[in-house]
Amino acid sequence: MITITSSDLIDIEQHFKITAGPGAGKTHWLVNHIINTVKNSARLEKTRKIACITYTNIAVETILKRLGAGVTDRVEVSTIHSFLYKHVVKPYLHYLSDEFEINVSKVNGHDTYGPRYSIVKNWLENHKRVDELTHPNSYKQLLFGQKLDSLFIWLNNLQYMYDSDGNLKLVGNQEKVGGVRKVTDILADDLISYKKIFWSSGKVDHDDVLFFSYLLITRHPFILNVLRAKFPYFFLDEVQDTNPIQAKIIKLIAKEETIVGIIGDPAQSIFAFQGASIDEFINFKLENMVEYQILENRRSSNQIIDLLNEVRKDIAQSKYKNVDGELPILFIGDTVDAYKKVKELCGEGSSIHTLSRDNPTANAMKSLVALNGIDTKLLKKFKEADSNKDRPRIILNSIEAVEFARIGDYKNALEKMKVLFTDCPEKDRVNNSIKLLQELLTKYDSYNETSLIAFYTVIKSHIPMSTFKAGAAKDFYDGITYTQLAICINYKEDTSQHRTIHKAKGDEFENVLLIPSSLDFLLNPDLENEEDRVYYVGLSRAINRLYIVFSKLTKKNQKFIEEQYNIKVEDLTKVHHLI
Ligand SMILES: Nc1ncnc2c1ncn2[C@@H]1O[C@H](COP(=O)(O)OP(=O)(O)OP(=O)(O)O)[C@@H](O)[C@H]1O
Repeated sequence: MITITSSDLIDIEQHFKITAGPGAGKTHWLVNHIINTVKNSARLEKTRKIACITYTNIAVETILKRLGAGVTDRVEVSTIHSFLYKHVVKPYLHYLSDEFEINVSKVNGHDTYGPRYSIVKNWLENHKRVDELTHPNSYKQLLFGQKLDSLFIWLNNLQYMYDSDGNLKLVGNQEKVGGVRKVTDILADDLISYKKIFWSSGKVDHDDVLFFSYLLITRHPFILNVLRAKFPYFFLDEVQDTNPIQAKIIKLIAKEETIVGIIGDPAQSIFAFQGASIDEFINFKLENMVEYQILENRRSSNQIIDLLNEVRKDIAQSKYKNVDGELPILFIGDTVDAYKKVKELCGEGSSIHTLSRDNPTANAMKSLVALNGIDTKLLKKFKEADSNKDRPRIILNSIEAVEFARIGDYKNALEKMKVLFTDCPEKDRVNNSIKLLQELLTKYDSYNETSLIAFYTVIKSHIPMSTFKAGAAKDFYDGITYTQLAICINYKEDTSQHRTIHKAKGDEFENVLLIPSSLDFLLNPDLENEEDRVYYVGLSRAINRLYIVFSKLTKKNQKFIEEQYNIKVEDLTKVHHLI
């Protein structure tokens, strides 16, 4: 392992892997390396390009901005899904169309496609082992109430995985089987037929992009040659969150001609729920690959780096800037009180970012709603209470569209609305979506604090929905407000001041207030554990000042934290909590 700094240049004609902690300058280094490659490569010629793959659309924009105008036309910066869709799936999908019943002419990009009643019904009715689905799990019984909910959850968590022979298979997640546990063996026998229902109408999921790409390049190796001819360099940032299919594809590309470079930090791997695996990065090897590490932290104050080094044991980052700042503070008490206190400490006009563990808390911070009354499980309860086959989906998509639009993300807002008008021709889909979104935004004040029925009524004048009979669904809609439910949604791209830690990955902020849902990451830190890594990522986003808030702490734990860490504990309640 060779130690470098983020200003060092390396040989551009050798595969590389760079491992470095937060704020080490990985992204900064990558941008410089691209510029250096454009300047000095003898293999780029006039039309060939560098592929630069990163994890989110926001990261793509950051890299493009930092590259500057002179270089961007020599580089293609994108997410792995967009890259593979554009260069593998779109041009070659017809090779798979017969086998997988894909309506290629209707495929237009990739999106998230969850189970829908009509699709699941169609799949079960035609399932090759439908005769084995017997009472109390007949296919009709599976299409009702709790069983239908469980089936939806299971189908929402399907994954492509390699079997022991190295073949890619679509499998269900054993931890998500719930009420359909008894029949998943039968159902799992024909999951591809479930997918084919989507593919036959041109609907390709994000995971399908990886699956189809892998099949296409392994069955038709000339596609790999085309990729290598177009991209003699292939660099990937944030590789600690890569999944096994991506890693295989990258290794195949690297076999000839193309120089591959990967960059990452195992301690910042926080997307296991999307199929990422930390081992893919740690074990990633290529022939003649040179391994580098960067041991500095160029982002944070000395006091913040001390805390990061106390939590993480495998490396000790050095303090590049060597700037002294305030000691990090752990506030005990109410989150909104802590936020007000942080504003006071940072001074008028300073920007403060709050980073929360879950969506409801991050969203509540957006409107500074007192957090005590928030039910983080409300979304789940909503889906359980309303078992109507279309209504909950229409309501949730519309809430997401409204809330995305309210933070300025009109692109994703419109996408959410368009899904509700799939039966119209494309032109009407857009017009109808804009019309409904506009009305919902104009009437926001009329429904946001009243029962969910008011919101439902506005949508119903645009989209037909079942009316309510007395029962659990009606009680639920009467009993909660739009805002209570809206607080639980997951923003697609959140660049606001109040985000989840996951949405802050790769970013940095002057002042951070971290809102964890447990203090275990300080009481018993173990970065082998993803939950602790999430908080490590949160802590490491801060440049100048770092604060944490948690509702309660025993005297014993307070003493432990004060002894163990470079941190001050301040009780906002003034009354000590003795638990
Ligand atoms: N060589 C350098 N010269 C000037 N500034 C640098 C250099 N390297 C890094 N920086 C600055 O240090 C900060 C951290 O760098 P960067 O965001 O690239 O780190 P990173 O390793 O990608 O972080 P993380 O993994 O935590 O997202 C940024 O503000 C960046 O501009």
